[in-house]
Amino acid sequence: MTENEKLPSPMVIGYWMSDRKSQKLNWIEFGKVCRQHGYELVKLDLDKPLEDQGPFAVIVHKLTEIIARNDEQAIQIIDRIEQYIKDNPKVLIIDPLESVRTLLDRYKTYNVVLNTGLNNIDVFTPTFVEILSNDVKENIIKLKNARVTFPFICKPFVAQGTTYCHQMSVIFNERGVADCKPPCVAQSFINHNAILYKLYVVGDHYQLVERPSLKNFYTSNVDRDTITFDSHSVSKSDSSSELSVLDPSESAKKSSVDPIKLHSIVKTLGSYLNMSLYGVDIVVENNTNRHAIIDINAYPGYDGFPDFFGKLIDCVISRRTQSLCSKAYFEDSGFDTSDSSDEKKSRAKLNSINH
Ligand SMILES: Nc1ncnc2c1ncn2[C@@H]1O[C@H](COP(=O)(O)OP(=O)(O)OP(=O)(O)O)[C@@H](O)[C@H]1O
Ligand SMILES: O=P(O)(O)O[C@H]1[C@H](OP(=O)(O)O)[C@@H](OP(=O)(O)O)[C@@H](O)[C@@H](O)[C@@H]1OP(=O)(O)O
Ligand SMILES: [Mg+2]
Ligand SMILES: [Mg+2]
Repeated sequence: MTENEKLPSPMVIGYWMSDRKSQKLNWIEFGKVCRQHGYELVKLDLDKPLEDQGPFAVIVHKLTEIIARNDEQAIQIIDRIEQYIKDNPKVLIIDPLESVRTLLDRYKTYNVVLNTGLNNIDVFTPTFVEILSNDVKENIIKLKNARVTFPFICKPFVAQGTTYCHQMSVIFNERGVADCKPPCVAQSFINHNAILYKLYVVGDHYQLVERPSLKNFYTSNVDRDTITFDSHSVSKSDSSSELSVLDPSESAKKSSVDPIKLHSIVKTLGSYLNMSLYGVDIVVENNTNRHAIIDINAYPGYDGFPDFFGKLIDCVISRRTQSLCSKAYFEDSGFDTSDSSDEKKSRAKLNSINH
């Protein structure tokens, strides 16, 4: 090669996640994988204009804790990113902030599942209602009207990115309704023999991992006091909470997960949410075998996901190709491509749910 013949400069993937998250994922390794595929990985400085740091071909992020913070500085950071994406429509963002915002709101998330039509294949979201008031009588009526049954589980409205968002309670009776901490979502409890399935998604790739979960509770437990717990002490791979121990009289019969249902969940939610990096928590209801979606997380831990970085770069490349092709197609047809068709469709779907 002569001096004048330069190698093309690598395309840049900008990323942001907390240092804690990068360390957990050993993110430095992803830089090497990117290089092998002709990309350079650069951490975004959120306090400076992105224009001075790019140009970026792709932005990959876990901004949940910044979005959830919602203070003046956080709002400024998010505004800056959104403006950059608007001004540079060819930049691919994994995942769109609007979609992440939907998942940060448990009430909206459950409504998304409700609207997907997944219930046609026996995949459902347990009955739920939002609790916004401290008035216990009013809340009891609200729960009844929404057909939320005892026992139910109470979860903070904000789903990710705060210190309190994993603090929950199981409520057994009307007396316990006073323990709801609004704003929260009350959701009927589904008995599932203490097994949780985490479905981790990276674009078109997915992996199911098994985790401990809450034990069965029965209507005969009606006199029990409210149980409060932190979800991270129950359902991590190394959790061994006493709340996961089945009663001696119960058989720990293993449920079976239906691979066809998993495939439909990934296809359907990916398109509804317009997201590539998310995790779906599923429990299989005892006796009926119906699959309940109880939680969806933006950019989860991926603990137990084989070759995560290989699948991630694969996802970046295929999403980029799709996005460039659809933009080129619409540009040729004279359409305004400042908003890709997929984004438009998904935004319309989410808007119809959110309003
Ligand atoms: N409707 C339900 N029926 C039965 N058990 C449930 C239900 N919802 C949640 N659980 C149990 O409570 C745990 C925490 O619930 P959830 O997954 O919604 O919390 P989270 O804090 O959002 O979790 P993550 O750490 O995955 O984000 C689950 O892992 C499961 O054991
Ligand atoms: O480390 P992170 O901050 O990404 O924590 C995420 C956590 O991953 P971890 O397992 O690595 O702790 C996820 O667990 P899994 O569902 O994958 O089990 C889930 O709890 C997310 O809700 C958390 O997101 P956050 O609430 O913090 O935004
Ligand atoms: Mg969960
Ligand atoms: Mg969650």
